[in-house]
Amino acid sequence: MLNKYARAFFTRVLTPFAAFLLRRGVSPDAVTLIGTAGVVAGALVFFPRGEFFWGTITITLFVFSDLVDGNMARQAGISSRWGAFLDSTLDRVADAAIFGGLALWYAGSGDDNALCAVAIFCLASGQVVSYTKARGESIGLPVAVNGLVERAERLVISLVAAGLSGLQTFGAPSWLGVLLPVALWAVAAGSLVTLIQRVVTVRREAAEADAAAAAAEGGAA
Ligand SMILES: CCCCCCCC/C=C\CCCCCCCC(=O)OC[C@H](COP(=O)(O)O[C@@H]1[C@H](O)[C@H](OP(=O)(O)O)[C@@H](O)[C@H](O)[C@H]1O)OC(=O)CCCCCCC/C=C\CCCCCCCC
Ligand SMILES: Nc1ccn([C@@H]2O[C@H](COP(=O)(O)O)[C@@H](O)[C@H]2O)c(=O)n1
Ligand SMILES: [Mg+2]
Ligand SMILES: [Mg+2]
Repeated sequence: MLNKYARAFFTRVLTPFAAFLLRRGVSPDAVTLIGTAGVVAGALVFFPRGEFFWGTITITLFVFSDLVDGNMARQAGISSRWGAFLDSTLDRVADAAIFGGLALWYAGSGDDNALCAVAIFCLASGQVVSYTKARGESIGLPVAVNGLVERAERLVISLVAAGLSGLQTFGAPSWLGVLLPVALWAVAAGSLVTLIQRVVTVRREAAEADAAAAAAEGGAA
């Protein structure tokens, strides 16, 4: 949903910055790599120590590079298969660091095995949700479904909750601490629903494609 409705807005906002980087000779690949490195560092330095505010601020600063790199490539007319591969592959790395960082917190000083397991579920299910689309498309299916919780939703829900929860460090009320657990459960449940939506779609599309191929073979024989 965010991908559908918010992307156009962020494209307008980020286009001048993307143009500025191109003028300075920065490549889209460099933005992809530096953005991912920033997200990974923010997630793995701050989250395992429970420093959710600074972790979220750092990640947020760098995660928008994922919208800037493609914008730069399109403006410069240099969108490439390699760029698409690099972008998607490093998205998986960034997501693993974010939910991995949260899992490390709950496994350590956060001391909550159940939430550690939920964070690991968010990490794994997010990767599988993305894989369903990549694999479906690689076998020639349209995978004409995005589902309830795409990557943008996973990130916004988790990061808004982590950022607000981190405000407790500055004296904000302690009830804010409940937001992160609620967000993780919501992302876990939403990812499961999304996974089912995508698997059902791929199963239907695969059956239709196989039936069409069999009919074409029968006609030719
Ligand atoms: C007082 C302060 C308190 C704390 C402050 C913290 C505030 C910050 C909180 C949140 C900010 C979150 C920002 C998250 C931005 C996410 C941007 C992003 O990277 O989106 C990526 C997404 C997908 O891009 P791709 O096409 O490159 O990726 C594809 C995708 O990954 C597919 O995965 P799948 O969906 O299938 O699982 C893969 O299949 C595919 O391979 C891959 O290529 O881009 C978009 O979706 C575009 C839309 C982005 C919309 C961002 C909306 C941000 C909205 C609000 C943020 C501000 C909220 C402020 C809250 C303040 C709270 C006090
Ligand atoms: N280094 C890169 C990164 C991206 N691309 C192209 O942009 C598409 C992704 O667009 P986003 O707005 O989601 O970043 C991707 O599929 C590539 O076509 C690129 O060429 N090089
Ligand atoms: Mg990108
Ligand atoms: Mg991306």
